[in-house]
Amino acid sequence: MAPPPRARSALQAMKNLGFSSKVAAPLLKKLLEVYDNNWQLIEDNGYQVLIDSILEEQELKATAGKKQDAVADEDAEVSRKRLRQQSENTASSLMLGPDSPSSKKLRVEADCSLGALLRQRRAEPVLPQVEDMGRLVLASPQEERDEHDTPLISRRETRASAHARRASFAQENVESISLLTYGRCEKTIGEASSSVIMLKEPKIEPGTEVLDNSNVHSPSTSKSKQADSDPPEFEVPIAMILPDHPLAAGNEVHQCQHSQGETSPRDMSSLQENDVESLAAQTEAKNADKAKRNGSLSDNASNGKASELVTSQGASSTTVDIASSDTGAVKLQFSFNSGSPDLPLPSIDAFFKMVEDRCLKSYKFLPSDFSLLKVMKEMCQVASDLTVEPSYDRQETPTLSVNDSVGGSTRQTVDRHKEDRQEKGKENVAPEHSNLKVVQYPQTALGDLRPPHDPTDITRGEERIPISLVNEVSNERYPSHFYYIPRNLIYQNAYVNFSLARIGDEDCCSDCYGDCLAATIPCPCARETGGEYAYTCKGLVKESFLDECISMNCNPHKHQHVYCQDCPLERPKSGDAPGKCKGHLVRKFIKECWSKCGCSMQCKNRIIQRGITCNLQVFFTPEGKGWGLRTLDELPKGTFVCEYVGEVLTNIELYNRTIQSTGNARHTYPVLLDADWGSEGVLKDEEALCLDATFYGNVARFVNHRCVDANMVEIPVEVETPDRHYYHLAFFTARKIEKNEELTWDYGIDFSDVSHPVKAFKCRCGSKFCRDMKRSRARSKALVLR
Ligand SMILES: C[S@@+](CC[C@H](N)C(=O)[O-])C[C@H]1O[C@@H](n2cnc3c(N)ncnc32)[C@H](O)[C@@H]1O
Repeated sequence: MAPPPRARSALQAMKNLGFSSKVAAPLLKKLLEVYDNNWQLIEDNGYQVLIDSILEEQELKATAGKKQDAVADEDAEVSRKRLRQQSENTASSLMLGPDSPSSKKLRVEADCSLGALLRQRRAEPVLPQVEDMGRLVLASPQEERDEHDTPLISRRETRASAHARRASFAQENVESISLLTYGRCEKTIGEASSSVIMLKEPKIEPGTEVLDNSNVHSPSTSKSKQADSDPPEFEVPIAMILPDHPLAAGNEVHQCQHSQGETSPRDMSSLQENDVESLAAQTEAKNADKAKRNGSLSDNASNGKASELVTSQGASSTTVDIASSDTGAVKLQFSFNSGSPDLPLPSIDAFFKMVEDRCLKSYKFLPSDFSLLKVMKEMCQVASDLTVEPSYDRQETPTLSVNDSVGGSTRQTVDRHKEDRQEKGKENVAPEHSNLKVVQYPQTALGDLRPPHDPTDITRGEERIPISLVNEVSNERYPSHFYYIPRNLIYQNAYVNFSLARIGDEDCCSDCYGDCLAATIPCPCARETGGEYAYTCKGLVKESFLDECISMNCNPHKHQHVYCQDCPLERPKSGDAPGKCKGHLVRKFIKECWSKCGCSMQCKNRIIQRGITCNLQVFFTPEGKGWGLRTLDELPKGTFVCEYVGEVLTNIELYNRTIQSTGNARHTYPVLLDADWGSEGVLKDEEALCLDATFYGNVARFVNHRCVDANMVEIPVEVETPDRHYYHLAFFTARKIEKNEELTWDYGIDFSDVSHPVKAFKCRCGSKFCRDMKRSRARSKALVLR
């Protein structure tokens, strides 16, 4: 039996690349099974996923040591060459001419897709830094696990979409690429089994991920404009919008007039029913031709469905199905009114890429496999699922309209077919021409569907151990406006720079092996702490070290301070002349071994970088302090509990954020990273940093304040960079802590400082040393009167 037309086309395309049908057909069949007959996934990017499968199979055969005859090898090589050529051509044809300055970049990207990028870079002397950085960070254990757990084929799906993004990203000029912070060249055929994260300039600490790369400063920014950057693939969860983000208010989504039918009133005026049929055939043929040439929307997105095409007064309008729910009951359509029948439709790849790039810029957080198409499919599915919920009072057909610059006007429609509504007995549809409103669902129902935090693990699996959340005191179920992150993230302008090259021999122990604490002579990493490690071989902070840190908190005036000539804290106070520096306590640092060190991850001089290991719980305090953190185990003195994780903000960003805040929220107290401000001369604004855990943070943001005799003490820890304007802040137990005891920390608040931008709370710490004088006085007065 002859294969169906799409299969024929696929096999033909493979043949053109030098792969016989005998080779391609079984893999195509397998892919169809895996992708549930979704042809579009297979056809995407010139059958990239199929090509990958073929190449991979060939590689597997080769590595399994099976004899391959020389002719076959030659064929495969020819195929690969052709494939590279094809990838280049495809990408080039999207936007660039063959002589475009970015074409070099495109070649690199295409090679990357074949697993040759790393080899090429290793052989490329021009970019030693990129090469070094490319080896700098291996995939996180989580990532490796995922990579191995995921079946090969479905991994390829991610890879294919990454390829697509890469290819299309490469269309952008090199400058925009150079702004990337890091991208990942995914594991490719014939490469070592671990994924490699390619760090790009500016260099960012592995403990640090970037929210917004557009403003990261690097001394070598211009250097990074070399045409050799990967597109950004962020390792962090799906888009999260800060409460004040402009997009959060839906600024870019223009709701339009619509009816319960398929077109808006505006469209209706331009669509002349009579014109349609007479012109449709001609224009359709023309557009189909164009689409074929361009790989355009109607071609790519057809997904087996016919496009509807209408023309009016010389303008062409094409309606294309983009995505649909599983049953096809809900679908998203784009309608292109190009204004002229000659205007080509945009390519779907270019369209998705552009929107994905915009999302990346706007939302900061995107997962590496973010795909607009997936989001759209999800939208359809959600709309479909919600429709069958009997309790929802659906008032109208939801229609979203988006104005975008991709060729004429773009209308995006979530269309409930009328038949479906009738079928399901849903007649409560909005009156015609009513304005679109987001369908209102009962708060509780939505809350039930999507709780913002999982009470069994508030970390959402981001930590090595789950951390539960309980409230036995009030009705507050979850902390609001809070997203768990296990590592610091740069909000926007902070300058955090790390690279292997900046770590000299005196700052690492490349000759060490195993556990540094087991060696007879301390390694260079102990230099910071006077030639002795700060940790004991049991992984606790040494008592003498700890006591000095506690003393600094209790009696800061007895310890050394530095005074800035030009204090970054005073700079944002506009209006007045910058005030005098109030002084910064010079703190003691711990320095941990790191990636440039030869020791293993089990080295006892690596404590905080291993993450939380104590059993902790977020709970609602009965004393009116809101949520708090407690330990579920007894903890000896000097135990590492957790790091203070949050957004890395410049002091100016923090100042602006604080000024804008409404003052209603329970503030988390941002911490200034000023423990060694004296050592780096005058700090630039982007180097004067702090950590704010209000919106993004880890469990440390639930630690409440206790004056003076808090049971935890914070200690600055240097891990990846010798720079002293960025470091980690780790909490260690200041004494033995009992099971179920609340964990506290002295925020160092001066309760009498009314000029501080963050208004102090009324302290309920219960310490006999409480510094909140007004309350202390009131309390003693009450005691006297009794
Ligand atoms: C870092 S957060 C701690 C988590 C916070 N309790 C919550 O529910 O999100 C700091 C905020 O907790 C509250 N808080 C912390 N320590 C307190 C104390 N000793 N007395 C009263 N409120 C306190 C204050 O509202 C403060 O702004």
